[in-house]
Amino acid sequence: MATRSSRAPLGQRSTNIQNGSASTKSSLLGKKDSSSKSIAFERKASDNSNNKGISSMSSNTLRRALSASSANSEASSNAETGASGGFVKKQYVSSSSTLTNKTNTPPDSIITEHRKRPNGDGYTVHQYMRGKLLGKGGFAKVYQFTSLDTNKIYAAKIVPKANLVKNRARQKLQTEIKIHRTMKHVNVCEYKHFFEDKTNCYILLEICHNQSCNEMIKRRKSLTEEETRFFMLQIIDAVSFMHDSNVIHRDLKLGNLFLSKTMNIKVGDFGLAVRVDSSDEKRKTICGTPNYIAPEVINGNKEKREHSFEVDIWSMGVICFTMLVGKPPYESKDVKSTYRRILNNEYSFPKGKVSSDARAFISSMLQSDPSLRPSLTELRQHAFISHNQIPGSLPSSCTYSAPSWSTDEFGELQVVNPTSALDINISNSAPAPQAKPASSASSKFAIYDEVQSTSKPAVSNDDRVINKLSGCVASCRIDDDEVREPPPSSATSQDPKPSPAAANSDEVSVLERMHSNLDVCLANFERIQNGGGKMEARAIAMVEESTWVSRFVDYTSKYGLGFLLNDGSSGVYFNDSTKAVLSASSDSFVYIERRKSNSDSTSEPLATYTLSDYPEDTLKKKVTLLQHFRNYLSEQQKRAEDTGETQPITSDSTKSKAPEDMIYMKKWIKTKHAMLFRLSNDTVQVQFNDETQVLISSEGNLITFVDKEKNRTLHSISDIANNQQTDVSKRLKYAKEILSQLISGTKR
Ligand SMILES: Nc1ncnc2c1ncn2[C@@H]1O[C@H](COP(=O)(O)OP(=O)(O)OP(=O)(O)O)[C@@H](O)[C@H]1O
Repeated sequence: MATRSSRAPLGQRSTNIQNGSASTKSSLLGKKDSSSKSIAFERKASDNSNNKGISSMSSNTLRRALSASSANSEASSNAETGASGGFVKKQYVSSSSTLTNKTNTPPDSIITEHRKRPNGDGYTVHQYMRGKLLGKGGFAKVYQFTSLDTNKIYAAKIVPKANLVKNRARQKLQTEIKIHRTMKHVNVCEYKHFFEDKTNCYILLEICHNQSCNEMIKRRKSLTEEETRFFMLQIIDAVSFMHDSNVIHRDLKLGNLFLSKTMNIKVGDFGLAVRVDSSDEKRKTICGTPNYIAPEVINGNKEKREHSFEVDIWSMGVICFTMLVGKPPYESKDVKSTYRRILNNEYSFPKGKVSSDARAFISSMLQSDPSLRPSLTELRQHAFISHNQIPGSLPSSCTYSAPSWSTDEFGELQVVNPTSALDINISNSAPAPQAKPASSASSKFAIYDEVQSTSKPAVSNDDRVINKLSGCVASCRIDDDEVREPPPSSATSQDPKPSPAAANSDEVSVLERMHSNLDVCLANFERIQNGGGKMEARAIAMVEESTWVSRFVDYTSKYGLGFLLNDGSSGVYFNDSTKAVLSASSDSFVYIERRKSNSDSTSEPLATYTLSDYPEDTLKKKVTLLQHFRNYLSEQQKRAEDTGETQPITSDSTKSKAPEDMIYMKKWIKTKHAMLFRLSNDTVQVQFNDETQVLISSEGNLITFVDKEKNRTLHSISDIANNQQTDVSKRLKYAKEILSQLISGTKR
């Protein structure tokens, strides 16, 4: 079959007009939908709609959008790209009723599918465990699903049936599935399976671990030309495949370009796609996303509104511009102005930012006359793509930081230092200490604590270590498929120096008490069956006031582990096992030296300084790092708060603490499934890769459990024992295992 991309330029096809949406006769949801009405979704006035898909908007609705009030324009300033008029949290309302985003399934619930046997003779039962929320759309919520039959992981788009009451909405879903399931291409997010139960419809999709290009641009602001070329070429491939299958996507935008684990583009969301009967067929329904919509789709004159494959080329021009510049070309304060700018083709490149090849590439796609837009073959041959280097692959660190390039022995472009989480430049940085090979073959975990004299921490990415660990947690199933795995450290462990006996015995006794409490709880449920009861108010208050690590960044490949506590203070556990913690509300910081080996003091030597007054000769580099880590983590925290991903750090918890009360990180351990932090107030926090957490009080008798939805619940150890809460107890089992290692590491 001749590829679409090798045909004549798209616009030169005949203008034979056939209206109406692709009718679907399948009986999804058990009902035949004979409605030929177009779907009319519009957005809440409070939503910024510039980047939201508009599905088959009626001309009345369009007129309303064109005359949108200034109230709308105000809402438009919440941009996906950080600029005005951009992307918003997805929520649609139907023309009459608010669509529900409730999927009616509790977190971590088991979803059961009754699958009809192929011969029609009864059902087979299949179960999935619902995991973390991957994202929300106007139509659906998307969760990680693990098949309990096969252990395979999917992204499951859950559409509540309450949102499908109207024929039009059902038809949209039917069309989406009907088209999506035929789209098998390496750069298209794969449709896997559909099923429904009483309350929801479930579409199982290939999981894309690195979110969408939308989140990447939000974090990065803009991409390099090399990365843009890499992505554009894959988009060209995906769109060529769709067009060759007579499918027009009609909603190509950053938010629908998902990124796989290996950073390849996976085009998704076929909710507005249409399959045309022939390559000449034109459509007239208005759909797309304001910032990305082609002028021929907006055109007020119905006869002129016909559009075809060229609308996708236009959107690709918008995508390319947004990747390089950081905001869409026609973005403005409200939808009406955005449409006006699109119709007048009013956009400009920021000075000195975009190369002439890239400008020419984008401008060729952003031509008002669809017939003048290039074919996909022409795009592939364009100088921007064909005369410049394209990297063979990208590391997932590109989702948050710009890569540096070098060429390999074959002259191929490759990324240097792909795992760096931070781009920290220290002017007076000392040469990195030489790492020695791991010496402790018997240790299951690497332990980062003050007993080590090593200037590089021990490391847990030794395969042997991980294998042993996997063995010890075989009974405790924890999702391993987690995006936010810290980059591997390049350091290796050294022999720990003998540590002061007195100090360690103190330390060990606290840990042992904690461990034995967990042991009693987990190993002997019956014995304490009736010993529990409600937690005293005092105990609850104690836990509520507790301190934990809100976020961290593993940069042990160079400097150390940075952390942000829930009280707003931030700190670093440096690779030489010294620590520092910076107050949330003042510029004072505490620096914690390693305990001297000849000292028998149980406490660590602390010194308090301010950022403007400290011994620069010895601490300049560390203080610079401390501030870099603080800035980086606070920015991450702020972003997460803005997107509602995390609870804000409350002003109450940021209240100033006396330096001697400031809490810092005493030790940390990285395992395959979790990070364990031991804080200076003796609590232990285990942060699992699936984003759940357990916090164990210093006595080991109070547990705070944070589930995947970030719900924080307090438990007394006996509560857990009585209820045998599997979720909490399986994590406690694992925590206990790590704790044992911490104890033996501390005893050494
Ligand atoms: N295959 C996937 N893998 C990982 N995350 C996904 C996947 N598909 C969707 N998501 C996440 O879920 C979010 C919502 O998905 P999607 O855009 O398909 O929903 P929708 O309700 O159809 O959206 P829209 O409002 O654009 O119609 C996405 O923005 C993304 O964050």
